[in-house]
Amino acid sequence: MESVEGNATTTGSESSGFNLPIIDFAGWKADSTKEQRYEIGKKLADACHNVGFVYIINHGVSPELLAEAFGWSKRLFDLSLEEKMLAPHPDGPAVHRGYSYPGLEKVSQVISTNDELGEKLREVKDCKESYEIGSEENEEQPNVWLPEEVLPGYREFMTKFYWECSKVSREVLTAIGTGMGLRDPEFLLKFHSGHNNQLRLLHYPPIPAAELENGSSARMPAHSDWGSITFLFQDDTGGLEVENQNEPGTFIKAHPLKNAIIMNVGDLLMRWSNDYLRSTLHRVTLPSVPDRFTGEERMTRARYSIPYFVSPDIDAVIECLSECADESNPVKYKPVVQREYRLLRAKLQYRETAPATVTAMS
Ligand SMILES: O=C(O)CCC(=O)C(=O)O
Ligand SMILES: [Fe+2]
Repeated sequence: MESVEGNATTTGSESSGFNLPIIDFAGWKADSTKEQRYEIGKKLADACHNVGFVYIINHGVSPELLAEAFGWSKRLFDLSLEEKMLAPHPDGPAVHRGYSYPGLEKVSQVISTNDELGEKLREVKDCKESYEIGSEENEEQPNVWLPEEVLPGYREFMTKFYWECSKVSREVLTAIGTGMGLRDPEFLLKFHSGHNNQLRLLHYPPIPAAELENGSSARMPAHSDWGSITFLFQDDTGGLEVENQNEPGTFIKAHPLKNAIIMNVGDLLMRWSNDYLRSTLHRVTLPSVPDRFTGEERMTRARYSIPYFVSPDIDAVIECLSECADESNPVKYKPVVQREYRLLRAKLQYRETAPATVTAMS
């Protein structure tokens, strides 16, 4: 283990280009000893405390399954716009499912009910398209599927992949609880049936690098996630950046590490832990190395990523863990219900009435 950029311990080093902690989850097994589990849990909880972002390797989502997931994502986004629009994201922020064409969703860290402010933010378009998937049993967030014949097998695969990620997320939540020293290390599981998670396929189409450099377009602006934890799988293009906790306002690159999960803490776990675990700002911008551009226009290579948002159940009340507050460290946040917190954060991301026709991809 070596210490590198940031105040966390990592297995990488600056020369290998990894600036965030890397944790090997292989030793976290049902038959591992208590000590082995604690050691891994502690590293994970410390990384979540110090950085809020961590690479997890040997996590249990198989490389074959991941390759398949990226294959489906590519086939999905290769469909014509007309075909993708057969599964349109509903208007407004209430239901976050189905296909969002480039520019439909606007990511930001702004919490407001002022629609004019939302329009102002939209002047810089997010050049990405996405497809959101949830549990088939989530009645408040019903899935919006493509007709089966448009992409046969897609629904079945994504449903399987969703539950594979959920399985691993339960282990990771337990590891965090163990590392934090919670009296009941499985406490968080009581609030995470898995039915309120969200699988997101993302495609960032090529755009001229200059547009990202001069700020006239964005890929994904800086934001924190809203749930408990997020798993992120990314291709080898690069572009994800994480706020440097030692120098707020500056960002460090989260380089691609094949088959790793990049895990980060979301706002609700931050609130549960009374800020002990950090929900760190992150963004997607230019790919990290110059050969990610082509041609005179320096077209930015397409990028694919797959976040999996692990969220408390819709009615879950997120209230400071008893282990995370005392007289010298009072409770910072009022209890909040997941549904309400999500809507608060999502308000400006989708317009109540989206434009009727979509004409251009960029
Ligand atoms: O595409 C990525 O790498 C990051 C996506 C992300 O941060 C998000 O969807 O919340
Ligand atoms: Fe995010």
